[in-house]
Amino acid sequence: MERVRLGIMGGTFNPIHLGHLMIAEEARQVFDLEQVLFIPSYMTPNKEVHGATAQQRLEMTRLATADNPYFMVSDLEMHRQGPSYTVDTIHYLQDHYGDRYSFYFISGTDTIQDLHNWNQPEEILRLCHVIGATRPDGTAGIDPVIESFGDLGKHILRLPVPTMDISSTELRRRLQTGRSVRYMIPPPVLDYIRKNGIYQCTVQN
Ligand SMILES: Nc1ncnc2c1ncn2[C@@H]1O[C@H](COP(=O)(O)OP(=O)(O)OP(=O)(O)O)[C@@H](O)[C@H]1O
Ligand SMILES: O=C(O)c1ccc[n+]([C@@H]2O[C@H](COP(=O)([O-])O)[C@@H](O)[C@H]2O)c1
Repeated sequence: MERVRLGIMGGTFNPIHLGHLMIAEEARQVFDLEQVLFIPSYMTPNKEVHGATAQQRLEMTRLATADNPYFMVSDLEMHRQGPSYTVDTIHYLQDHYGDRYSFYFISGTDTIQDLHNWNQPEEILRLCHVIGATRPDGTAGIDPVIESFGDLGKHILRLPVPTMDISSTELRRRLQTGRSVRYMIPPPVLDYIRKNGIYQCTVQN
């Protein structure tokens, strides 16, 4: 029996931007994924998160994905609370969806470069595929990481995408200093940021 392929787009999404949406859509089509489940982290391991609350990051993710019938949003990491370890999320999804499904965790190549520092990376690679979409930040060369995992390395998949030099860090800076973020953040997300005064936003439109 062929398994249904489900994409998992994990992220801090502080805020969500077109880079995230673009790699999720590319992964969906290239790997023939039935749907992509966006899962905003409650507490991202190894990262300090400032600016928006977890609930606001979840809401922005909902607004950004609402117009794509292949995208869904899950609040499972919000409910679990504590550090959002991916291995726990994949275990939960396996229990929840059963073995009719196979999972594809979508990420950028910077994330792949850091995989050895994650909680139980080998277990993650046993449970799912991890997709590394090219990021124009010098992290594209993931072959050494793939090799370092031995046989499990075959579960890391390369995804060449049109590189987009956008990051949430740069967007937070722009929002605070009034530089335009148009064409980088979906309009409903920018509206939400302005209405709720997130990131000390001074952008007018
Ligand atoms: N422009 C981009 N191109 C490709 N992948 C991206 C891009 N932006 C983010 N990603 C990937 O999306 C996932 C979630 O990213 P995250 O929410 O941390 O955004 P970020 O822009 O990297 O945030 P920050 O700048 O705050 O670190 C990560 O795996 C990251 O590598
Ligand atoms: O499980 C881990 O140890 C782990 C370490 C770092 C990041 N992650 C997950 O990877 C995703 C992208 O993280 P980030 O830092 O790029 O936002 C997000 O879902 C995080 O919860 C997971």
